[in-house]
Amino acid sequence: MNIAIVTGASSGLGREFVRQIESVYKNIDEIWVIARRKERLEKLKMRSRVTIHVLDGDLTQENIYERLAYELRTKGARVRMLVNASGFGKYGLISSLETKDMLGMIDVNCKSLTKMTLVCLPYMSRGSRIIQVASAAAFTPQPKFTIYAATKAYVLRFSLGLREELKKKGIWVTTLCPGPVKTEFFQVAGPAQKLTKEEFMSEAEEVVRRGLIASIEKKPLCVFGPFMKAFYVASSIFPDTLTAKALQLFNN
Ligand SMILES: NC(=O)C1=CN([C@@H]2O[C@H](COP(=O)(O)OP(=O)(O)OC[C@H]3O[C@@H](n4cnc5c(N)ncnc54)[C@H](OP(=O)(O)O)[C@@H]3O)[C@@H](O)[C@H]2O)C=CC1
Ligand SMILES: CC(=O)[C@H](N)C(=O)O
Repeated sequence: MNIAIVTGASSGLGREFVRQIESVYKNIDEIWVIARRKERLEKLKMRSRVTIHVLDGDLTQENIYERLAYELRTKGARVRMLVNASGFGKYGLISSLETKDMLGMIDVNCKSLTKMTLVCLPYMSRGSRIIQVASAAAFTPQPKFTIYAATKAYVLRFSLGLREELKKKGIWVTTLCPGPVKTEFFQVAGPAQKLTKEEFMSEAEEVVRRGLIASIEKKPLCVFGPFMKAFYVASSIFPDTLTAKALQLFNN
């Protein structure tokens, strides 16, 4: 059985990936969708042509991985695509954020993404794809978004390294780095920085479409939009010390 696995499927980019994967990958038998909000995941069944298999659970808890590993083993699943789209961010100074939220960002954005990848890898083979949803926030340190940006830098570095390790097996890793996208992310993140103004916002549909094309084309990186591409180039020219200072000024 050929499957795709999408985390963060109850909302935003993850949900959009579920919608688009079934039209791009005709040989997928089932899409396994993961998030905490079960009722939202169940709703995906109504609008999908492919069988949706719901695995509701908290990615910071061990039991979701145990259940996933068990089902992968017993159902003879071949993971043709893994999309790690779960994640969250919280805006604010480190002194003003709650410790549980700060550590939670590391747990979900870094540890869970890594663990999902490790659990799925034994079931992937030549031609399988991984899309890791990082962010343009990965490119530089970002005061008032400090931990979130650091978690995304981890995702970017981890995924680019993993890509090189997996190339010889014919498994292709693409890292998606969008700027601000219209999703529920900003309801969770709290009052936005100046940088995430409405005019910079992209549509999830287009971001996901580009991400899937980049993955099909075996691209290492998909930086979405001209503004974010310019930001990426700038961040590779200027030292982190300087961009961090510039963003601190910009956000005050
Ligand atoms: N929106 C944006 O501007 C951008 C977002 N990104 C990244 O894209 C990814 C998706 O974000 P987006 O779709 O925008 O945001 P949403 O808030 O719309 O979606 C976040 C998803 O992550 C899931 N999730 C969060 N915490 C957990 C957890 N502990 N266990 C299981 N699932 C969890 C949520 O499901 P549930 O609550 O049901 O568990 C939800 O499905 C994130 O990694 C984000 O950092 C990157 C760049 C820009
Ligand atoms: C939420 C994001 O990751 C986005 N790239 C941003 O910096 O606003």
